[in-house]
Amino acid sequence: MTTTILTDIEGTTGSISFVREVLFPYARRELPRFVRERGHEPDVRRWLDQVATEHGAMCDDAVIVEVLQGWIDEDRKHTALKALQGMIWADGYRRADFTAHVYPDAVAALRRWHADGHRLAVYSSGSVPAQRMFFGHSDAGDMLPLFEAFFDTEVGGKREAASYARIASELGADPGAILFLSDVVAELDAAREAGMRTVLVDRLEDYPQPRSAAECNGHARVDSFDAIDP
Ligand SMILES: CSCCC(=O)C(=O)COP(=O)(O)O
Ligand SMILES: [Mg+2]
Repeated sequence: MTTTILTDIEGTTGSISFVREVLFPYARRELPRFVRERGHEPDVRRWLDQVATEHGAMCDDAVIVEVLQGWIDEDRKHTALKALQGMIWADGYRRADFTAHVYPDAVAALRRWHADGHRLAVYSSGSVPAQRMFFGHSDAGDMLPLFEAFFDTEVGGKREAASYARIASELGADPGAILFLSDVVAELDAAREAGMRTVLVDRLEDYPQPRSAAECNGHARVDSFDAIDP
């Protein structure tokens, strides 16, 4: 039977430490230059203006940069921040400043599932362009051809069941034929509420204390993609 496998990125296919220790500091450092050089471009300005409005005041770019750097430090999953981070990381990937970390077991399983005819899609708080750069410039090379669709928080928050119902509808799949993989139980709860199958990916590198049965809240738990049977 063909399954659609919908996967999260950070903490599931790739390590949290790569995101927090490489990507976030890179975006924080490059943000002032990026806003200075590209802040006039409509696709950039749109997000900067949204941040200014939400900050509650007419503010200049220096303040917007400070607000965004604060959000990076707090790991805010804000759509405007994620869109801007994605544009900054794109420069880093193109200049080969880094490649994206993907766990070897995830690389092997995604390739195997694709070869077996399963459909693969991504749902992450990272913007769709950031997701495409991530898998297009991974440690294992270009993984983009494996995936047929990418979703970010423009479809809705990852802890809301309605987002998963929307994704199922856009994929033209019954929710029961979709398997969602994530490291965050609240995301799995929302996907299950929408009718999807779920697996908690509990990476020991990211979560040294394995989640207890109570913490798993009824979701199947694995510590590697090797243990997932789609
Ligand atoms: C591929 S984007 C980099 C990761 C990121 O910014 C992020 O917020 C990832 O969150 P996820 O939903 O994949 O856990
Ligand atoms: Mg995650």
